Amino acid sequence: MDSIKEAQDSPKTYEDIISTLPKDNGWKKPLYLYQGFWYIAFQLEGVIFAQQNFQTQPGDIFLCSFPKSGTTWLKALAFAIVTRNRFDPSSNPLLTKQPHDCVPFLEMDYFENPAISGPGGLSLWATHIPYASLPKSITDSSCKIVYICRDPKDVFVSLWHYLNKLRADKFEGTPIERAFELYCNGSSLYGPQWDHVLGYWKASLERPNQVLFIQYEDMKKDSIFHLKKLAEFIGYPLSLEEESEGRVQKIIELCSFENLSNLEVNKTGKRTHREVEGGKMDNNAYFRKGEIGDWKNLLTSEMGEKLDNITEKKLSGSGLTFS
Ligand SMILES: Nc1ncnc2c1ncn2[C@@H]1O[C@H](COP(=O)(O)OS(=O)(=O)O)[C@@H](OP(=O)(O)O)[C@H]1O
Repeated sequence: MDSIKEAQDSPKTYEDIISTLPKDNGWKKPLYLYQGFWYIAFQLEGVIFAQQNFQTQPGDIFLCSFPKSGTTWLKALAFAIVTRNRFDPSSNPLLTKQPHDCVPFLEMDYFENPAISGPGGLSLWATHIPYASLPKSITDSSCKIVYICRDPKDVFVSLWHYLNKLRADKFEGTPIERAFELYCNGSSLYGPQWDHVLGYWKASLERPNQVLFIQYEDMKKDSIFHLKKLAEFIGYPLSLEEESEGRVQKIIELCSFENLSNLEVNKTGKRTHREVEGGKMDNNAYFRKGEIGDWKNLLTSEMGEKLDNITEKKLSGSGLTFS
């Protein structure tokens, strides 16, 4: 690894820690099992760095998700809600910056630059870190946490397309059947997805004032209701006056897949913060279709059934379902 940083509170380097972990070589890049979840080495360095260094500030808001579950959308929505009185509609940074460049990732952007914050020094953070592995300063605080989850079938398909868009030497070559098998076994970035989802689901039941649990499908089907709920939960409720002025719809439109994916910055731009192995990510990699049920265009019905069965078994008794 190029940049092995000495962990601040520990004499061990990340390389020392990672070398002791169970490893899965099923994907082109090895994954490491840390605290029950699988990571690529560079992401894991960021997770450990955040665990050891991140200090929550009062008012911080954390947007959490399993990858490919609606992170980009949630970032845009929360950013638009929080900044609605700072920028007029024509100057909102979402029009010229990718949502990932408006809300930094804890285990990636903060790791690269601990002084980072979003435009205007906002208190918005995003992370894919599972609930049980979040830095203690977050779970010990009363800061708001919002989690978005999505049907595993669509998540797997979204992930598959995304990985195929990344640089060829990284993931290309893992046949879909093999990738599917690995995913079902829980061996995927930040996987198993079911454990990830359940960690936040249980936290939302135990600490409903701190953790809001949203389903991508619900946000799609009833954006107005869920946007208002989100705004209220994170402490930026829309007033009746704002509602009558159509502000809710304006935020939904600004953050819609159609609008964001057609902005020049998201069609042709590249990520400003995050560099993956020497290459800047294309912004359009985060906008593909944004639909419910697109899994049917890639998976067979048997594969769909298999994922549904796993989901049913894993979530059984939790009260959580994907409808
Ligand atoms: N605004 C908006 N509305 C609805 N859906 C959206 C939006 N922006 C991105 N997307 C879709 O979300 C999928 C990407 O997931 P993430 O944003 O979680 O990816 S990442 O974890 O941040 O890499 C990916 O889903 P698929 O289209 O099914 O691949 C994106 O297209």
